[in-house]
Amino acid sequence: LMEAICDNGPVNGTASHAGTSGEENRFTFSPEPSVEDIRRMQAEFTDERDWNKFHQPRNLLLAMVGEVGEVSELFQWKGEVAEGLPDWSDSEREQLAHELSDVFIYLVELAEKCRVDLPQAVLRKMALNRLKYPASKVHGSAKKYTEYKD
Ligand SMILES: Nc1ccn([C@H]2C[C@H](O)[C@@H](COP(=O)(O)OP(=O)(O)OP(=O)(O)O)O2)c(=O)n1
Repeated sequence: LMEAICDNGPVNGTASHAGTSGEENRFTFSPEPSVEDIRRMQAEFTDERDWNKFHQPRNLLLAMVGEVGEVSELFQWKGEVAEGLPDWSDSEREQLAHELSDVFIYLVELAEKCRVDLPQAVLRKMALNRLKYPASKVHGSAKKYTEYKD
């Protein structure tokens, strides 16, 4: 069904990949929609269908994990995949965009239904991550924080 609809707006990222040869690709997301925009749009989608009765936290978690599985399917048996997915077709890239979006949509709704203000929670968690992994201490090493002896 999702493949049949395929009414894609402008695809950001295409432009940032165009015309670069060898040099590092700069890639950024579009500034919109915000996470709050996405929360509201999904809430409207759910309300319009009277689907809130199905969208309890545990169901949303299972739905999200199911979509993570669909992302995994796209990478399955491909071996190592380089940044930018240079060997992937446009159709594969679009499928990936769909599945990552499904994961994100369910994540945002799960956070909403658990009353977690996700953008602010991310800021708090990143602050904790910086404290746990000071750049000066861990530069170039991927050891878990428990492996560092002060
Ligand atoms: N009860 C539901 C069913 C769907 N969706 C929305 C959120 C997801 O973005 C998308 C998921 O739709 P499908 O369950 O049809 O999954 P796919 O789009 O991945 O289809 P398929 O499983 O056929 O690949 O639709 C939702 O909010 N609540």
